[in-house]
Amino acid sequence: MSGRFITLEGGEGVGKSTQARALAQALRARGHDVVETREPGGSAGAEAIRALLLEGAGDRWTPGAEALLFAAARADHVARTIKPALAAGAWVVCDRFLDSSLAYQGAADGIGADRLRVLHEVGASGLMPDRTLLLLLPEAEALARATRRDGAEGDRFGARDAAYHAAVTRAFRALAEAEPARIRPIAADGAPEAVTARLLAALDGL
Ligand SMILES: Nc1ncnc2c1ncn2[C@@H]1O[C@H](COP(=O)(O)OP(=O)(O)OP(=O)(O)O)[C@@H](O)[C@H]1O
Ligand SMILES: Cc1cn([C@H]2C[C@H](O)[C@@H](COP(=O)(O)O)O2)c(=O)[nH]c1=O
Repeated sequence: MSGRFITLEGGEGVGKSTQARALAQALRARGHDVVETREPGGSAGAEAIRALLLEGAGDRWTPGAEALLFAAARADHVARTIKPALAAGAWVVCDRFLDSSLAYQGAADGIGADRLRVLHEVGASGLMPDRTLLLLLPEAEALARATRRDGAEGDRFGARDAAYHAAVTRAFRALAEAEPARIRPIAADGAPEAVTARLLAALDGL
């Protein structure tokens, strides 16, 4: 039996976590066994690495060390959570995955997509989602949502400047243009229920 692997992607504050919960609920209501997970994290080892990545001073890690930590967390997450769930026939709904590494580390930090894909092959046998839902929201609205949620308490990535986050969003859009069959851009404005309906519609064919 083989399940389906769905990822949600996008910049900070666009509503990925909110929609991952709602999508999982909607899929369960349709009778699917659903595993909800996230990156960085999703397994004990990867959650420990998450704390290393998100907490502490902005310059705690070099860009190269960060790329390796994300890849190491993903390797553990894929082996211990995602692959067993897919093998058992579950639908896996994951808040961020490789495309986040390609956008943040690969593009905005300048590590390069090719080198990250090599790390992903080594760590996770190159596992890719069946469908990726890219949530898009004007920067100002995403920032307003994230600020309402976090106040002044952003993590090491949220605290980076507007130019950094704009580079991340451009990279996500370029990824979607390069892989239109897998990555579906979704307008993330409006009521949460309306966004969930758009996400469900974008799972056509699965
Ligand atoms: N459709 C929506 N309309 C208004 N507010 C929303 C909507 N969806 C989510 N929010 C709120 O916006 C904030 C950010 O949402 P959420 O945490 O789901 O975003 P995220 O993309 O996971 O963010 P991050 O990547 O920074 O963790 C939360 O306070 C959430 O309740
Ligand atoms: C998987 C992944 C994540 N990031 C960054 C993006 C976010 O700023 C944080 C995760 O925080 P969230 O509240 O859970 O969205 O980590 C990254 O830079 N590279 C990655 O591969």
